[in-house]
Amino acid sequence: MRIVYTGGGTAGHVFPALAVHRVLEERVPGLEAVWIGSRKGPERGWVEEAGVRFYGVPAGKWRRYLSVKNVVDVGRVGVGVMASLLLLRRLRPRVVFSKGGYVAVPPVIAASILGIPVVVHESDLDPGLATRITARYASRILTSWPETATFFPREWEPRVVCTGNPVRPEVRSGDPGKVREFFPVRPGRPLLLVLGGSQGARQVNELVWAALPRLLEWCEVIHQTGPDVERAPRREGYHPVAFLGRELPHVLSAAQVVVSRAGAGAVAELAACGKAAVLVPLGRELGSRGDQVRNARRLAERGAAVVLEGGEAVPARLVQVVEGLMRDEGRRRALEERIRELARPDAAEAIARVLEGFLSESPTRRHGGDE
Ligand SMILES: CC(=O)N[C@H]1[C@@H](OP(=O)(O)OP(=O)(O)OC[C@H]2O[C@@H](n3ccc(=O)[nH]c3=O)[C@H](O)[C@@H]2O)O[C@H](CO)[C@@H](O)[C@@H]1O
Repeated sequence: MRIVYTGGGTAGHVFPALAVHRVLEERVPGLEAVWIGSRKGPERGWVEEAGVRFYGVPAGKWRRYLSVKNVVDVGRVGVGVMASLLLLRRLRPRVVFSKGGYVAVPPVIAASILGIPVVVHESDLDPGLATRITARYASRILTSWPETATFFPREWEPRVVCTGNPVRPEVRSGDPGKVREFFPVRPGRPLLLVLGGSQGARQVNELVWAALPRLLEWCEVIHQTGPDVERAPRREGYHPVAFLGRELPHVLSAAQVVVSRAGAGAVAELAACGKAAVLVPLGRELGSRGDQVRNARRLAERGAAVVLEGGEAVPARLVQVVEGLMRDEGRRRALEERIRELARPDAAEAIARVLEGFLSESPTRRHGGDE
């Protein structure tokens, strides 16, 4: 019995599906999993590390600005659909689970041509272009937030189920005592963690670097910068790192305050760990569709995070907010409680149950029987 996962481009379109896979593996003996991603994306490494077989197909990205690359990429989607058709005909999975990103579009279209059931999951509050396309072909449309259903046409409503955004279980099981195995933080000083999202965030990096002299007066800073790590200043108490791998759970558990982008994955993890968070969402002015701004505002409306956007995202304000939270335990605890209320610890289980339903269905004749 086989399942195909698809998605990629950034970690937020990969890690939640791997969390679901961990649950499914345990519940469905003999399940074989295959991931279809893009040939050039970063997902191959993460997927193979999780022990899932990976196939790359061509994928096209739609840019929100005029570019000749859009024409080339529409062609790539066509080639990606052909390649996915050949792959899926051979693999004959019982269900395709799309975790989104432009990478998922060709495999989902191919699955629907072959009559293979498709389940899609959208992590953000408002669906991205890839989900708007793939959801048309889906038997179930899973969402992280209840409000996401309102962004789809009303007639799709019976197919929409709110499950939450799955978080890898190890993220919740950090040990603050282990931080010093990875970073030489000075004991007795509060820890500020800065997360730039899976690719790092230049805007957040510049902001934190400008605020650094003030921040370092009273705290240690671990800063996940992405590839900009080469440009990071060297200062006592400041610990820049391009990407946090197995150290992430430990630094998350040790941090008193976390400054973060508002990607859906980061938000779900901050909620799962109950962290006092200062969110600096990626805005439209930097080419985003505004998904992070909407994720962040939803938290701010519930008193579950402090959000710095637009003119608020300046060094002096960052210092003021972080210092305020570190000094005022009551405010910090209130944020921790509110964000924890938004956690969905059952999300991976809920999605696994939906997929299990399709896995146990007898394959249709149209897609030619099971292996
Ligand atoms: C720039 C961009 O397009 N961002 C989008 C992308 O975010 P992106 O994938 O960057 O961000 P997310 O917050 O959703 O996920 C990041 C994931 O990477 C992990 N991580 C990150 C840094 C690190 O050092 N180590 C590590 O393991 C986090 O723990 C998390 O699981 O997809 C998200 C989900 O659709 C969207 O909400 C974001 O708007």
